[in-house]
Amino acid sequence: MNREEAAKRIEELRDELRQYNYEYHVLDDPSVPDHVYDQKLHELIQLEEEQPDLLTDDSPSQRVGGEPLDKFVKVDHEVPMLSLGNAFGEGDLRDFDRRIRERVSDYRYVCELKIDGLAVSLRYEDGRFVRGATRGDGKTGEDITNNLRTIRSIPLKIKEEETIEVRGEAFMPKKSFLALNEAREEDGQEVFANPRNAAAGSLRQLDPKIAASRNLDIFIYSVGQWEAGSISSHSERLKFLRELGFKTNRETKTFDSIEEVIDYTEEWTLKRSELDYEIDGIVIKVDSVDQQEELGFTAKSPRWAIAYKFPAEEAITKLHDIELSV
Ligand SMILES: CC(C)(CNC(=O)c1ccc(Oc2ccccc2)cc1)c1ccc2c(N)nc(N)nc2n1
Repeated sequence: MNREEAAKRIEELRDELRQYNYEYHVLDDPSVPDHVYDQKLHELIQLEEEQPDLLTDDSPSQRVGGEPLDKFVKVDHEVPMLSLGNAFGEGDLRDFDRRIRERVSDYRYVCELKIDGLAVSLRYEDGRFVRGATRGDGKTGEDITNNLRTIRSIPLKIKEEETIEVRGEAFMPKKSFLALNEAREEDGQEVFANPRNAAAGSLRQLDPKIAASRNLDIFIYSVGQWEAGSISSHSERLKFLRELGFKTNRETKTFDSIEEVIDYTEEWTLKRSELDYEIDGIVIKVDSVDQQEELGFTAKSPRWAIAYKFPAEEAITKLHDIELSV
């Protein structure tokens, strides 16, 4: 095959493998079996070895790149990564709703599972993943780009040439956490206390090969900086992020009343053990972006969002008993 044909075949394979990644990781609906994916990836790697000057860092073959760092570089978040106020029960949720009702009318809520992981920010320029960082203190985080590139559900190139910054929660699935701790126990190493610590420990590794071995995943939940941004509701933004190629959480729902929100928090207090990943609550947000702007922020958190935190485990087993006894 001559250089021209090789270049064409390389582009074809990259597009095909990106689509397979999207189907597998975002839609959870692969159109080809794993061995077809592996065979095409192998063909791409071979062609890129034959034509090294055609190698680009957004190629699906470039997941585990870069030499181990000797430290992490600091990164400033142009749009701060804010924190959430907490609600610990139904009363707090009704108080939150009353504060909203005092300021806006005719509003809807979006409810998202609160993933128990590590908040990260991903920056894309002209559609290509260029930088990833930890939340840090909300204003300054650490550059962990090479480690985030190893997360297969993070697209290295999105479907539009957008310059956009998105935020999400990186996490370690429960099964991977159990397998990792088993292996560490066998090696006489210290085990991780919970999947959140395991994910944080993995993303703080200076060698991306270690992060690549930890089977991390991510759910994207908001937009930071976005020049072209004009979509008027949070739920619409989430839909747009999924169409761009980002993995969002399928349990997200919109509700018209705090009653339905309370039902949703009760449903997931009991159901969360069925999930493949740990959650520590539910995030509730006013859906309309205009109403979010009307409501504004306190010193460190939006007034239009709150985190409902699940009660500690033993309280839930009592809830289970009540549930079963009625
Ligand atoms: C709502 C927000 C706090 C994100 N939003 C922001 O961080 C944010 C930041 C600047 C904003 O606007 C400003 C722009 C410039 C200056 C100040 C504010 C608006 C929102 C948040 C925090 C944690 C979340 C979590 N763990 N899970 C889910 N599912 N959602 C979450 N959402």
